[in-house]
Amino acid sequence: MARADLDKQPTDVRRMFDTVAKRYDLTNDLMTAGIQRSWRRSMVEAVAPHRGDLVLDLAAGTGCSSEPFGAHGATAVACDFSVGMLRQGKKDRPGLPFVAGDGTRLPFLDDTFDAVTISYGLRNFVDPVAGLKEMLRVTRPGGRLVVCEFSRPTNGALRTVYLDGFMQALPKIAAVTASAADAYVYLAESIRAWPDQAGLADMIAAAGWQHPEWRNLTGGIVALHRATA
Ligand SMILES: C[S@@+](CC[C@H](N)C(=O)[O-])C[C@H]1O[C@@H](n2cnc3c(N)ncnc32)[C@H](O)[C@@H]1O
Repeated sequence: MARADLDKQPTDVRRMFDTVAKRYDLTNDLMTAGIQRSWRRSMVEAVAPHRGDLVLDLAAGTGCSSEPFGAHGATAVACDFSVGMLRQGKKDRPGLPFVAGDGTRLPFLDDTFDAVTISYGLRNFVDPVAGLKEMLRVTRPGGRLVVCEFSRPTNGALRTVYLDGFMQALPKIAAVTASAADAYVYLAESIRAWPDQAGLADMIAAAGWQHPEWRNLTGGIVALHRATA
């Protein structure tokens, strides 16, 4: 298997997502056999949005992670730095407010949002702690952070099957729908290199967020981290 460039240079990350944008939503469903839908429901439950809340969904891509907030009466702003993902999102979800922006220099004033969320995005930042600090800047005091990210299965056998078996197969599965199998080699390697649940909680605290805690989904394949501004 080809090795992915894990330097995560923003221009390369942006280009990579531009190339997978068209089939991104479909590939997600295929790769997770639809389980990602229940992860998205858990994400919204973790945010517990109130009617009228303003939520920033950072690294929103096509807006698939932003869309569910509307059903709870909240407004989610979908922000991303990949023009390809934003374009696809505007086409598929014309009702969502999409904003072009880099997570390390957000185009929003201090204390703007009631909650900030990021799903499967933080792992792609060159400096995740800098991104988390920027998210804190735009969240009002007492506001919430929820990070949804791939993590470490807690059960040893599941960890082996997932990290060694599934991650090897991932680019082949993705090749069925996505044109850029390389992007999914990157995905597998970036998941392997990402900190475990406690490591991410430490990053969140290092950025200045209060009371970080997490909940595992599907045995820890995904973890939801919550914290308060
Ligand atoms: C795996 S996709 C996640 C999309 C969506 N949130 C979801 O749940 O499916 C990761 C997204 O993060 C975006 N991204 C990565 N680094 C970013 C940054 N520094 N600023 C803004 N967006 C970023 C990419 O452009 C891509 O659309």
